[in-house]
Parts: sequence; structure tokens; C-alpha cells
Amino acid sequence: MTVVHVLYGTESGNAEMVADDIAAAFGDQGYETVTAELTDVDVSDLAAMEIAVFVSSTYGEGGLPETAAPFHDALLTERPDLSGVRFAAFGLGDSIYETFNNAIETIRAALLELGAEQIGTTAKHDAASTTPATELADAWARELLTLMPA
Ligand SMILES: Cc1cc2nc3c(=O)[nH]c(=O)nc-3n(C[C@H](O)[C@H](O)[C@H](O)COP(=O)(O)O)c2cc1C
Repeated sequence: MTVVHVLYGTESGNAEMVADDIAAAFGDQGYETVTAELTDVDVSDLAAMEIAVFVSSTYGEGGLPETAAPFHDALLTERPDLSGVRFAAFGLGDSIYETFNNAIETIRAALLELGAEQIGTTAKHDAASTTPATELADAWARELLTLMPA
């Protein structure tokens, strides 16, 4: 069965919890999952991933978390051909900021530019809402599972 890579960038741990939840939802359905922080992902390994789920919070003025920025820089420098990669995207942010959830859009844009194809909708958790990120992650992962290739 397809291996699902869940790759996250975080500053204070919320994206890691979400990544763990998404991996658990896929694991429950029999998928093999690999969860990794983006600092530990080599851009040159990305092209071989059939399915990658990106999870990232936003920091500063709409910037990437420190653990995701080097990965994004490397993507734009090394420019791997990602035409065989399907990805899904889950962002965490806070609507108090004008730059709400910018980081996941930045990552999405780079992946699409390099030929990767998105599956499903981009989730955008709002820390100002009453919905816990893990609750949104569970619902979103269930929806994503229905879109997975056989
Ligand atoms: C200093 C600081 C700056 C932030 N900047 C933004 C921002 O520009 N846009 C946004 O949508 N959220 C912003 N956030 C909200 C975080 O993205 C949100 O709290 C998220 O859940 C943190 O996830 P993490 O624990 O995985 O880093 C900021 C939070 C902090 C503490």
C-alpha cells in the first residue's frame, strides 16, 4: 500500500500534534505512515514520495516557522521535479493576523510550481476559533481518506 509521508513545520508544537493525528487517521485505515519535521526532510527525497501531507503553522508577518523555512528555501534552490508527487495541505494560523495562514500557501505555491498535484482542499485552522486543531485535523483527514487513490 502507498506510504503516506506527513511532514510538518512548527514553532510551539501544534502542527506536530496535528501531524500525529493525521498520521494516526491514515494508520487506522491500514496505510503505512512516516511522520517527520521538515528540518529532517531532504528536498531531494521528496520526488520519490507518492503522497505527502504538509502541515505548517505561520509565524512573524506571515512567514514560515523556523523548522520549515530551510526546506522551502531548498525547494526553490534545488527545484526538484515533483510531477509524480501528490500532496495535501493543512495550515495553522490565527485570524487576528492579516497574514492568516500564509505559510501553508507559500509551501503550496512552491509545490505546485514544481509540478506536484494537490489532493483535497487546504485546511486552515484558526487559533481564534473554538475548534481545537486536532478536531479539524480528524475531520479533514477523514475527508482526505475518501479521495485517496485506490
Ligand atoms: C509570534 C507569533 C506570530 C504569529 N504570526 C502569525 C501570522 O502571521 N499569521 C497567522 O495566521 N498566524 C500567526 N500566528 C499564530 C500561529 O500560527 C498559531 O498559533 C499556530 O497554532 C501555532 O502553531 P505551532 O505551535 O505549530 O507553531 C503567530 C503566533 C505567534 C505566537
